[in-house]
Amino acid sequence: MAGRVDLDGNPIKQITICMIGAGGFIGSHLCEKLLSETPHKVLAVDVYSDKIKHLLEPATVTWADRIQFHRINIKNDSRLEGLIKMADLTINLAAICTPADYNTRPLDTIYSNFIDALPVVKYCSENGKRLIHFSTCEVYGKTIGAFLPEDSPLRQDPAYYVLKEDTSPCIFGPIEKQRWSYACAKQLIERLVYAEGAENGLEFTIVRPFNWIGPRMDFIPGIDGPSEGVPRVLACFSNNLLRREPLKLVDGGESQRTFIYIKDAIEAVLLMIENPARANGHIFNVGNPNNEVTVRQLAEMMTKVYSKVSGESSIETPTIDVSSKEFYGEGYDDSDKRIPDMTIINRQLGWNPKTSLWDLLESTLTYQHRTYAEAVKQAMSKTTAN
Ligand SMILES: NC(=O)c1ccc[n+]([C@@H]2O[C@H](COP(=O)([O-])OP(=O)(O)OC[C@H]3O[C@@H](n4cnc5c(N)ncnc54)[C@H](O)[C@@H]3O)[C@@H](O)[C@H]2O)c1
Ligand SMILES: O=C(O)[C@H]1O[C@H](OP(=O)(O)OP(=O)(O)OC[C@H]2O[C@@H](n3ccc(=O)[nH]c3=O)[C@H](O)[C@@H]2O)[C@H](O)[C@@H](O)[C@@H]1O
Repeated sequence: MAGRVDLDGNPIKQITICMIGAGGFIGSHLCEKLLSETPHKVLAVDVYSDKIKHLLEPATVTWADRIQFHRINIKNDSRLEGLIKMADLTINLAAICTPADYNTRPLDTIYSNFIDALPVVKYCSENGKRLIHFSTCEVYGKTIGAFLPEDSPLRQDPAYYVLKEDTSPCIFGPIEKQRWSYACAKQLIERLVYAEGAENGLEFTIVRPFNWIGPRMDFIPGIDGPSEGVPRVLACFSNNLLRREPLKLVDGGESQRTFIYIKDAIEAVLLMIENPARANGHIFNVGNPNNEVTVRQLAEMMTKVYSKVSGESSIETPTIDVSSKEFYGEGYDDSDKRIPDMTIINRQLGWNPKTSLWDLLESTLTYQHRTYAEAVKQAMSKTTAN
């Protein structure tokens, strides 16, 4: 820990970080990184702690004096401002961020991603505290190319699909497509943070994650989450593989995504934390443009990797097509393609992702199989018994 320097060679001094949403997928990995590799202190704020309990217990862990858990719902808790004032930096990760909720719970989604974030921004601005706010690559919505004729050669022109923080527009579907409640709420909170910076001098960084995946993402329905719950695609497909069911391809799985290993992404966040002069005032894409697949290709790759990891042969029909209406309900819509431009994060932080999609799936599905295979087998034997 001693003698760590930032990108400009300045010594890094210990800070206290108020991390809201620390109990989630990203938060749990960020807490692990901060506690194991830096001297910093963490005030972990969340309504849940099961994904970080290995960092909180036993009380004798070497970093015990550097992490405190505060079970707080930021919607209405007077303790929030005090924690922000105690910290040097606030990182806000709190959100409803599973697409199945956006068109089915649009009000909760809008409140969670915009309204509930308002006091966090206010307290940081009023108290002169730095804020790192987690937005999403979904604020770009659809690519410009998505509106070109199917056979237009311009669809292959990067100008029509590469997503760049300081030039790309935000393109959503119509209001009745309530899927966009989340991305639009995230866009408006970005604009509010940016305006607090412009008008009141708030020192902010906005992060736009591009499909970060890895261990502890969401839940396996019926095991450590509601059996009728619909998590994000990694957990959906892991669940199908664990239960030896066909993977469901929404609208044929033609949408494209770029996936990045959570551990690569956390490196970028640590650089933002420890290089405020280079990160303040910036919006950063954090993704891996080299890991692009269609959802169908992801399903095929996950099936291959899972067979290797589990030693089980894959089933006869590994995938089936389902309509978005059937899978998500009314009001669903989708991003067609998400390629992050890397210019700004390369220039400001010198960061690039490292892990290939195959490798990140191998380590993640090893974790999923080790963590859930037995529990799923028990659950399935019970249901067949009844
Ligand atoms: N994982 C990704 O690839 C990804 C991509 C784009 C954006 N993001 C954004 O990153 C952030 C974290 O995402 P994640 O994948 O870790 O999600 P997550 O759901 O695992 O974590 C969110 C955490 O916030 C907590 N939370 C929500 N509302 C709260 C409230 N009112 N009070 C206290 N805690 C509350 C939840 O309990 C949860 O632990 C979110 O803002 C999300 O929009 C994530
Ligand atoms: O993770 C991100 O970067 C952002 O994007 C995600 O949105 P999306 O990528 O659409 O989330 P998934 O639920 O993982 O879906 C990915 C794709 O897989 C498809 N899918 C999902 C699940 C499934 O079983 N089958 C299937 O075909 C979806 O229709 C979609 O096209 C979520 O909005 C947030 O986590 C975040 O804002």
